[in-house]
Amino acid sequence: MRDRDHVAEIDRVLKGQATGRDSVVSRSWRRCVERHGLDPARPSPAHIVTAAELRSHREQSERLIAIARSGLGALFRQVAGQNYVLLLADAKGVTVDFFGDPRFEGELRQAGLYLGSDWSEHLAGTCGVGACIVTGEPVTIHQTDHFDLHHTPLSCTAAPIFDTAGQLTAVLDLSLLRSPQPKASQNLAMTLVRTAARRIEMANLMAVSRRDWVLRLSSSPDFLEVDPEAAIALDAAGRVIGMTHGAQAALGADLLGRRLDEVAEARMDDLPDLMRGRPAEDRVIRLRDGRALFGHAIAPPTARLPRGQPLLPGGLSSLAGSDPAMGALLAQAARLAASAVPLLIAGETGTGKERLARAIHMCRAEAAPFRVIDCAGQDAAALARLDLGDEPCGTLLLRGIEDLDAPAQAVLLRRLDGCKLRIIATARRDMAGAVAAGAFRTDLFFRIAGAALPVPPLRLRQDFDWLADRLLRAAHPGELRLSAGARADLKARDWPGNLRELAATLQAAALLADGPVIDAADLPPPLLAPAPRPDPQAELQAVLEACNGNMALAARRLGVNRSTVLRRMRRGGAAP
Ligand SMILES: Nc1ncnc2c1ncn2[C@@H]1O[C@H](COP(=O)(O)OP(=O)(O)OP(=O)(O)O)[C@@H](O)[C@H]1O
Repeated sequence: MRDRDHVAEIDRVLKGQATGRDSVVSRSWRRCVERHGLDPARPSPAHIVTAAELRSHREQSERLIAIARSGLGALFRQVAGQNYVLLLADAKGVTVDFFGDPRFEGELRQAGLYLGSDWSEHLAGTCGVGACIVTGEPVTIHQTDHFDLHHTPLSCTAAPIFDTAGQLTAVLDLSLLRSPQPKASQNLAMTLVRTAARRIEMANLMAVSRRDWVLRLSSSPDFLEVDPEAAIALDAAGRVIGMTHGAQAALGADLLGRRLDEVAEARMDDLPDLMRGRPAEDRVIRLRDGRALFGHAIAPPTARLPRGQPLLPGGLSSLAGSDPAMGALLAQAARLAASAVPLLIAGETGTGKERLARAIHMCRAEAAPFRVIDCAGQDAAALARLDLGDEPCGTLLLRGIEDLDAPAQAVLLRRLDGCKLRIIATARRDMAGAVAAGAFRTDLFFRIAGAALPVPPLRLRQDFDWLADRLLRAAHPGELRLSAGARADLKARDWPGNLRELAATLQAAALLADGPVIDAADLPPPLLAPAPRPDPQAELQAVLEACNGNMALAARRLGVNRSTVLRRMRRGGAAP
């Protein structure tokens, strides 16, 4: 196209005639003339800021440049040898970082594809960086899309980079001095700059949110871990305090300051369930508008629960509400989690022993393997054949250790000799009793029980309401809730199957209830007849042991006062 034709086309567009230009280009041409007072017949060369001005622009973008550098280097290597120039411009349009082929430096400088060039629309006319800053959208300004005749040989593809508050903070631009004629030749460049901008935003969010929960989101479980589409940072109260630009598309506009449960059917204490310990395809987040995404929650080094409970690392914080014994147990678990001390987690069936083991593993080494051996299915020969693995920081969970017979115990002891994995064993029986009765080897007991973590049965927990609400939400995301009658009925039950039984009961009740409220009549009856109440002295003894002899704690767990505990202890001869 000759210069005269270019000026004539701009003139026609200003008169409102359609010339086949993209609307983003024709709107920019209009702005150039009507708002910025530019004249297409008077081209002006590239605008380069002074060295002092460039220093000041670079200082203001220092942090972003540092974060963007590795991403930009990777992007530039992808297009190496194709004569592309990669520019990072700040929000004012000044190029603050640059990757290009040094062989063409003179030509690039002259064209303005260089450090310090100012590509703001009011100076340079329609161009990739300028149009991107005005629209906030990725654009390709190809050859004669440019307003200024100086720039019409160039092809520029630019994508915006937003800060964690949603403000446009920089523009990433991939430009060519000479390009093929069809604009579609730049489609791949567009995909590359968009992807790089998204990754820079993600890296920036991670860098500024080191002390907060981050929730990454993806519409595909396959890309959730490697290249999520969006992410938000959340404060301890569950409010969005930072985001990538993609988060607005995923979760809705005006996201900053909103609570997680306003945009999704999830709360802060659901986040540990979205951590890496579970397969990505199970980590579904339902949004309030009915869509579903996959979530990857990343815990801060120590997460503080809104209820003012003690500091607990990520996964542990979701295991209990305000039950004092569980609180003490989890605090102990948090201290032990960082070490390689072997742990024996004891408790009735379904109390959450394996879940606790996984949470402990996640505190230490989220990415390391977590191997599970079900002891019930193992005899000596099978154990001898097992490949235990020796991945650094990996965990070996020996599930139901009480199920091993004597020959299998002997083989296991041999196999654990020199094993580098952290050992966690779970048991449904009192293993110290099994050792005393000669049913479990003393040497193996000490090999696996560096510290013991007794998990209380559901009937002794004081956070029943918290657990029931949480399990109901997991079983049936939505507004379903328990009536006071249903709650009282559930609380009065014995729960021999503990949390597993409660979860199944709530799942069935959610299906049986008609409206948004589960009434007592909707509850399926207990699956097992109530177990005979344990001998009160034996129960007192067990509770005292679980509470490390703390009478006040034991009294709270039993629902009686301290003097009753003392009286019962005296009656049983356990106190003078
Ligand atoms: N804090 C919790 N919140 C929600 N669900 C839980 C929690 N703890 C346990 N569960 C659920 O309860 C069930 C039983 O948990 P888990 O398998 O960890 O128990 P366990 O004590 O190891 O059982 P068993 O000894 O019978 O193997 C699982 O479905 C688990 O997801």
